[in-house]
Amino acid sequence: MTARVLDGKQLAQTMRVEIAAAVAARTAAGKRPPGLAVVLIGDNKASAAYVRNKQKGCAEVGMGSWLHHLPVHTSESHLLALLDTLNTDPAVHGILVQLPLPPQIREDAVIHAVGPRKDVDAFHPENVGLLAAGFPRFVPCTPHGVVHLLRRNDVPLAGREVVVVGRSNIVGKPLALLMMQKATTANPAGCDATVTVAHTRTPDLAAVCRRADVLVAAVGRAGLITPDMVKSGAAVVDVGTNPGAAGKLVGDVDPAVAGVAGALSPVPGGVGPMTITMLLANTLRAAELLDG
Ligand SMILES: Nc1nc(=O)c2c([nH]1)NC[C@@H]1CN(c3ccc(C(=O)N[C@@H](CCC(=O)O)C(=O)O)cc3)C=[N+]21
Repeated sequence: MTARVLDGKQLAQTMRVEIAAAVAARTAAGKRPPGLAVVLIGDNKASAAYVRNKQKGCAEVGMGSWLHHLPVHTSESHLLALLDTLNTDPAVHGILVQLPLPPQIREDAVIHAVGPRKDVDAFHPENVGLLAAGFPRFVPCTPHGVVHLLRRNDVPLAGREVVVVGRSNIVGKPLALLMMQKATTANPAGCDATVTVAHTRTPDLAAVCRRADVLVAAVGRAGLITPDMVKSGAAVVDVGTNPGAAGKLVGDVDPAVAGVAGALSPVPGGVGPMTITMLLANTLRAAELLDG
């Protein structure tokens, strides 16, 4: 068997066309174009590349975007002052502070300082709480991208065994919530799946993974998921973004898994482009919530 490719690049493009149409309709009605402010601190090469992709995405769908690129030694108070300004700027609907941050800046302080109505990452505790309770204001970008990628490729989720490997606040934990939640009008990203969350302290990870109809790897360890860990015909979603040889991006899934899986979302070209499209969707939603 060789797995069907879950093509995130193509689906991201299709969904950007839908978002662009909604943006155009707003502008035609005399509303402000949705605008995203991105804050990047320091010169991490991977971060700079992701930020460029985000700005390119905004331009593609007719949204405004501003990049605030601050030096690596920026103080926490300086960053918090900038966030205050962005929180009150009516042209800015979404704010994203690119992670990771340099050591003199506390991640927690920054997450609390982004106004929850402009928090398009959905990292603020108010938005985390709304998601956990089943009525999200913003659905976090990467988990939402995974759900759309599976849904729009007709991978069944309701009642199925989903194993999420990884328990981060950015991917594993919110994805497990969406997967276990009931699909409702307030929460259309709910999947009604049967969910197991595995992590570094899970004994016999391979045995847990082999139960999965849908296996999601979000750990950050290149090649962690090998063919022996995958049930024949399962759908496998690779969320890993590890630095590979020659500046190439590599996932958490060994490419040989394609010989066992029924469907596989690759790195690059899978979840990454979907993440950015969901960020654009959240920026549009922020504009709708703030401006009507
Ligand atoms: N506040 C914040 N929000 C984030 O959403 C956030 C963050 N910080 N810090 C870093 C991670 C990582 N992340 C990616 C987004 C897009 C791709 C992406 O577009 N990848 C492409 C190509 C990348 C390439 O080849 O260089 C792909 O997989 O095909 C990857 C990774 C967002 N993150």
